[in-house]
Amino acid sequence: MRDRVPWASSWTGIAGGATPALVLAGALVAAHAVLFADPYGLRVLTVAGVYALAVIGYQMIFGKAGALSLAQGTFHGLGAYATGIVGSQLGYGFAVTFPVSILVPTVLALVIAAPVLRLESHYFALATLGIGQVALLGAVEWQGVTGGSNGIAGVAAIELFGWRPGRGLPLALFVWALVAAGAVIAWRYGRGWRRLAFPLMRDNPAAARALGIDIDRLRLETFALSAAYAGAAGALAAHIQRVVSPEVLEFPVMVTILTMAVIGGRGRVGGAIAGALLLTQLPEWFRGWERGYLLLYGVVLLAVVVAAPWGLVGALERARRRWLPERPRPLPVPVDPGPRPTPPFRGPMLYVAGLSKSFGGVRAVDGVSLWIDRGEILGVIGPNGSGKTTLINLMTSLEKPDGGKLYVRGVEMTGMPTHRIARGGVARGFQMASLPPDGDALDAVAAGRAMIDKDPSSAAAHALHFLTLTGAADLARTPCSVLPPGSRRRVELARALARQPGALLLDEPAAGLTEAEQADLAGQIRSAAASGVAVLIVEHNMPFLLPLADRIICLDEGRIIAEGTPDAIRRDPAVMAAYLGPSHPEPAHPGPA
Ligand SMILES: Nc1ncnc2c1ncn2[C@@H]1O[C@H](COP(=O)(O)OP(=O)(O)OP(=O)(O)O)[C@@H](O)[C@H]1O
Repeated sequence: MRDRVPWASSWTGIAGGATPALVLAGALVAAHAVLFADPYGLRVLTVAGVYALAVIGYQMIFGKAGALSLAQGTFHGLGAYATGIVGSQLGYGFAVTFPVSILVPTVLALVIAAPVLRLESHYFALATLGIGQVALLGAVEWQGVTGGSNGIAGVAAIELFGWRPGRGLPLALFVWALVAAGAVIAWRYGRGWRRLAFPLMRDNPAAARALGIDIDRLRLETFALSAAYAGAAGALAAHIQRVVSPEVLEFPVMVTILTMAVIGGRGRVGGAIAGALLLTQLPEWFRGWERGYLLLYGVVLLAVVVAAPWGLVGALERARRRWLPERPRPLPVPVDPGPRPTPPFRGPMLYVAGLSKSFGGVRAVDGVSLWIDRGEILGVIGPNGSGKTTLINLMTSLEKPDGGKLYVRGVEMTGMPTHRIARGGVARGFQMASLPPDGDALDAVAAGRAMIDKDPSSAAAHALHFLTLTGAADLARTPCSVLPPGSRRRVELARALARQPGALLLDEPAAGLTEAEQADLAGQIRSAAASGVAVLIVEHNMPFLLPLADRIICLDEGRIIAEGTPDAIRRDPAVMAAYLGPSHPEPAHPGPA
């Protein structure tokens, strides 16, 4: 039977698998609001809705993209100020203030994205924190526009085309209707190819890039989208409170948003709603405890973090899986995608000329030139630190070369971003097979098709074809986290082949495999080469490599010191002196027939 929602292993619903529980919770909250809540309770519920919107946005950049942004509070504050200025000072209503408040932080996010999104995680956090400080200073100092420390008063109530949701239930319902719309948009955004791209991007950005995923662009759009949500929440907050003061730009707003995201369940839309509801209700429940209030509040938060490190929705999901185990998802019918059309070219599949790279005083790769033809298997050997991995990194642009040229299928791709080189036809494996932490083997291979088949069900059907081709179809529904090393390699190879590359670069693929697994892997690599793929294998395992390679080059101190057939290489005096030693191990599996 065809799997109709093949991408949906951990995102089976808005809440990530806890949809029924959340719908029930939502119904209870709505029933409580309609039947029992007093005006104050409705106000708290309205505030919870405003926060929920900001936190749903935050789940995208923090939860899904995995970037610890500390700018969400600032974006929320900017949205509030935009409404204050456009609404109170220029006299426009909600129909104008709302889109403007969304636009202002979104544009700011796009402007600051280029410098900050490239930073390492802790520097990124600091940079986004700095943006908040600048915004706060601006709000206080730019008195003519922002009202300085006094802020802006007299913001009008929400009014949309003559309709004004009155205080109490109508306003609460209006805000929560926007939350529901925001939740659906965020849920849709996190599905499809992004569902597989996000975990890879969080876990191993290099592997994601090597699959052709443009993670810079994905981060950028996610950052901008999260800012848009914060701006929308800021607009609502300003219209509801009727004033805007510099407090909306202060750090506690950011801390509240972050806490709600973590307590509710990181990366989950339902978690944003649960966190916002809980954290706005908690102070109300404990208000009667006078001095003990803050202590109790802290103890409850701590208890939630300790008892449910995956957040409330994560804990719900786990409990549901424990008590109501899911039936295994049906597999799609495997479909051979057929050959990918490529423009005709002459010459080798992959060609590098004079590639060089230094790290400080270390010349890791020093003027290396090589080519690989269609169907050829080129081995690269050399002592530790001789530049083999750096060479592959240069050929996939994970490192930028100091000099030299790279041609793929006859097209010069020197210095192009990794995802472009991947899309140009180069696939690679890593020393540690890098599979997404969540999801099963089929998801992992489908991620390899994510940039080729925009339709998720075709990607899954094609992915199963390549898993079958590498003899790993029985692993399709096995979670990647429990795959043993040999199976991980197989799945990684299936994912690389699923990209239907012209060239396949493998970095120590036999490491950690048993002899039987090595022989099996050698067979898979031979079949790939037989289908026309140009293969480059970096390997220390000579019994694995010598019978497999058509040609071998040996590197030492970043330079090619020998090149030839496996037989010639194992007898080469320079190779023996630098690397192999006087004797060499016997092959572990038979050579090509
Ligand atoms: N990012 C980096 N920063 C600084 N030095 C680096 C970096 N990457 C590699 N090097 C240095 O470049 C040289 C070549 O390293 P590389 O990892 O390419 O060697 P290798 O032949 O793949 O080694 P091994 O067989 O141990 O994997 C080494 O001296 C290494 O320390």
